Amino acid sequence: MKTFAFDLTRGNRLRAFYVLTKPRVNTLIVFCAVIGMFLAVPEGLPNAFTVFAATVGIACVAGAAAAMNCLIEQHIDARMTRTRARPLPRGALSTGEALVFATVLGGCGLLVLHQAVNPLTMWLTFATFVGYAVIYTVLLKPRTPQNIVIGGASGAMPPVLGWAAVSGEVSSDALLLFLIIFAWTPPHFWALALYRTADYARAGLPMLPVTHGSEFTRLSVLLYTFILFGVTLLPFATRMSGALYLAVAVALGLQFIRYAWRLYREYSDALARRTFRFSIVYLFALFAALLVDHYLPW
Ligand code: HEM
Ligand SMILES: CC(C)=CCC/C(C)=C/CC/C(C)=C/COP(=O)(O)OP(=O)(O)O
Repeated sequence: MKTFAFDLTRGNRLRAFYVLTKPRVNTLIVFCAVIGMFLAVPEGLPNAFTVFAATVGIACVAGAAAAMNCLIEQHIDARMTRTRARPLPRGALSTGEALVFATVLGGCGLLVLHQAVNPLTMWLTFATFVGYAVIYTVLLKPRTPQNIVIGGASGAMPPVLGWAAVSGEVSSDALLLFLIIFAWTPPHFWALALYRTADYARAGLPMLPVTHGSEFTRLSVLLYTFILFGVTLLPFATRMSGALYLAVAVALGLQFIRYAWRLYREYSDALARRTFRFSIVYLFALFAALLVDHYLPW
């Protein structure tokens, strides 16, 4: 009986460490990195071992970055409905445990990248970690409503990391992938912030709907979906991708604009929530289209 209770506790603690890595967000982060790896090879497939090692390394560092963010923000998380059940605010893990976990996980990830991939990818991934865990979380998030626009640069890095892992360099095509996620981040986040405004206000965070109100935020979402639409045409314009990608990018882009337009005209929390969910489907589908298009025979 005692052993059973111990096992249950250990299982819960393992789960708490897992939750600390924000696994759902990082699934899409790693997905974008993997697509970057495949797009970096002009023909054929990338080396399987490199893909495996780079995926493991990037996933570990991304998980460590999320854990570090949870550690730094535990008192803010305790004040928000959405985040107060996270492992640190609810006392499932201690600060020391989270720190050791993030350090070991991140250290292992960087080691794998250095030894089994290449030093460039290791350094770029380290810079991404610092960009999110320090520059965004500590410096920007509590200070400016442009926090996620600037901080979005680290979230936009995954395809660049994947590209560097396989090719050993950062090409202009990789920067186009960066630009896509960079332009996607504001509508992605502000859609959520719109229906979580009270949460952010309670936590004292200067998110755009808190500082500039709902209407200005919705206008900003609309503006960025237009910018995103333009940016997603660039892979076709530069002949990096073909007609199938273009068709998918236009269809998805128009749908995103439709959401943003409706959100601007007739706001409801339910619509903001649907727009946020769509932003995630959008990025998955757009990157999948880049991959499929890359391997089409024409
Ligand atoms: C500075 C940039 C970003 C900010 C501030 C941001 C913010 C957020 C927030 C607050 C959530 C809700 C998370 C939760 O409730 O646990 C979320 C969810 C999500 N984000 Fe982002 N995000 C950013 C960038 C990204 C990037 C670059 C990706 C992927 C490429 C991404 C993918 C996701 C996914 C997949 C979810 C849904 C998670 C779930 O279903 O629980 N985000 N984001
Ligand atoms: C090394 C590497 C590839 C790292 C990538 C990690 C990265 C840049 C993630 C950005 C996405 C993310 C978890 C945003 C959460 O925002 P938030 O922290 O404001 O959300 P919260 O309120 O839910 O904590």
